[in-house]
Amino acid sequence: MSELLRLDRVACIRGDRLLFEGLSLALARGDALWLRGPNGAGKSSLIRLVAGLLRPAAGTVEHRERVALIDEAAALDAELPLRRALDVWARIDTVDGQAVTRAMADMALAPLAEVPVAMLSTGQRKRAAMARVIASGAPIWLLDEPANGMDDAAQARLVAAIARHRANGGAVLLASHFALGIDDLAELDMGALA
Ligand SMILES: Nc1ncnc2c1ncn2[C@@H]1O[C@H](COP(=O)(O)OP(=O)(O)OP(=O)(O)O)[C@@H](O)[C@H]1O
Repeated sequence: MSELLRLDRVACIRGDRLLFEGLSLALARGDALWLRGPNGAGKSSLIRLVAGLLRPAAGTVEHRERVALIDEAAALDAELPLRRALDVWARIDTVDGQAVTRAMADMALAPLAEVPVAMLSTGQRKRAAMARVIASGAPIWLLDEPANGMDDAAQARLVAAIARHRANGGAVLLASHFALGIDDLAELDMGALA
């Protein structure tokens, strides 16, 4: 079965505002879907619905495999050196240290291993959050503005990580104002649903 994620006639209400309804989509292994649209269109809300952090007002969200999320919330313990902060998540995700080492290499973070998370720059912190997603081994990546604050080199590493993940049978749901140069990217214009 290649399908990893299915949304069926999902509605989302935030506060007293209906953001969208009747939204159906499916992601299979290797797929990437770009959620685009203006500020407030509901891109982050849709990502949070899939992550299980919001409940749909109607419809169903089903995934067969684990999800890993990057959003504006700080995922890593600010007090810990980066490597140890990522190791904490590796234990939660039940992956070994090799996965963390590889993910740190993917995001060029090895030189920052001993730096406390609180001292990382904005872009470095995004790279660290992305390394957490990569190391998690989760087949479904939920990426909410993952490139915010990243320089060109970090964005290229992000795009390469996404390509590898898809080639390995993963799927990606991306909320972003930019397509980031990702190949073979399906689009959903959330602005058109409002
Ligand atoms: N906790 C909340 N309570 C009530 N309304 C909320 C809450 N969080 C977000 N909203 C509203 O939901 C709407 C959609 O927000 P969301 O963050 O999903 O949009 P977005 O498309 O990701 O926007 P952006 O491009 O600015 O990131 C906005 O009108 C926002 O004000």
